[in-house]
Amino acid sequence: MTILDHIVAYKKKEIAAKKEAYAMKLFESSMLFDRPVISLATALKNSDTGIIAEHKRRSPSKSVINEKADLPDVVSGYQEARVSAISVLTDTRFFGGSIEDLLLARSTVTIPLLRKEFIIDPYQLFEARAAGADAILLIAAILTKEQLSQLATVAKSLQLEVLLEVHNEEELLRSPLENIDLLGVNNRDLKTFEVSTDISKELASRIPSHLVKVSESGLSHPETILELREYGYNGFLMGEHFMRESNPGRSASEFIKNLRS
Ligand SMILES: O=P(O)(O)OC[C@@H](O)[C@@H](O)c1c[nH]c2ccccc12
Repeated sequence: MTILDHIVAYKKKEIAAKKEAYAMKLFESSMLFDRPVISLATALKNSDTGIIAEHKRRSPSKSVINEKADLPDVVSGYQEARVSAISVLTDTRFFGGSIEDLLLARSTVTIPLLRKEFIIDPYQLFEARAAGADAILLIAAILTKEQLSQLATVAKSLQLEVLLEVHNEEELLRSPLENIDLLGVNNRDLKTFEVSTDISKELASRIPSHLVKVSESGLSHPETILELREYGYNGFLMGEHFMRESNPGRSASEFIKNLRS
């Protein structure tokens, strides 16, 4: 079993328990359903940096990254650094996040928020909207074609933008792209944890031009961002490089200064 198989098997159990425990409570009490969604795609297209900074406490590949930083400090620091958007990892077991993290981020910042989660059930989309997300991630590696279409349709009906993540050409070619707004290429192979930005470069010309291109993971040098822009990327998802510092907001601010100079 790969780590992805483990995550998905656990996720199925977790969702079943949550549906019973507090689905209705969360949905009925959420005023965030009425909140207008802020477009992640537009934010990236209009930005001169395109950085999506991630809140990430730990990961299966690196174990602890930062378990001390306070979420409101991190996300307000990111916003002050003028990142384009923030990604909040909500998976608990493998990444140390929660849906409450997303709610707290929503009450702290005004820029677009991406719910970073292993989404396999429409329930998680309602949960994302109720907790104030603007966009959600769908990971091709864990979804069938049918699931992808269904989840993207439900997401759009909730006004959520959809970032579809692929890691190779096969995933890109087999994915139905209706209702997809952004296409993310994960530089990290979620099965082996190997990281290389070559895959972003290789797939760039295969991504239909109406989709906003996002390069994800393993990014830590401004030069790499400048290079990937040449390949048409507008978004750059960065977690660890910022989160491994005691002050992730300051790290993002320095990175953005270097990127602009
Ligand atoms: O910390 P990094 O290497 O900068 O990566 C951030 C982000 O791309 C990564 O967390 C990620 C990309 N796709 C995912 C899917 C699930 C969980 C996590 C991820």
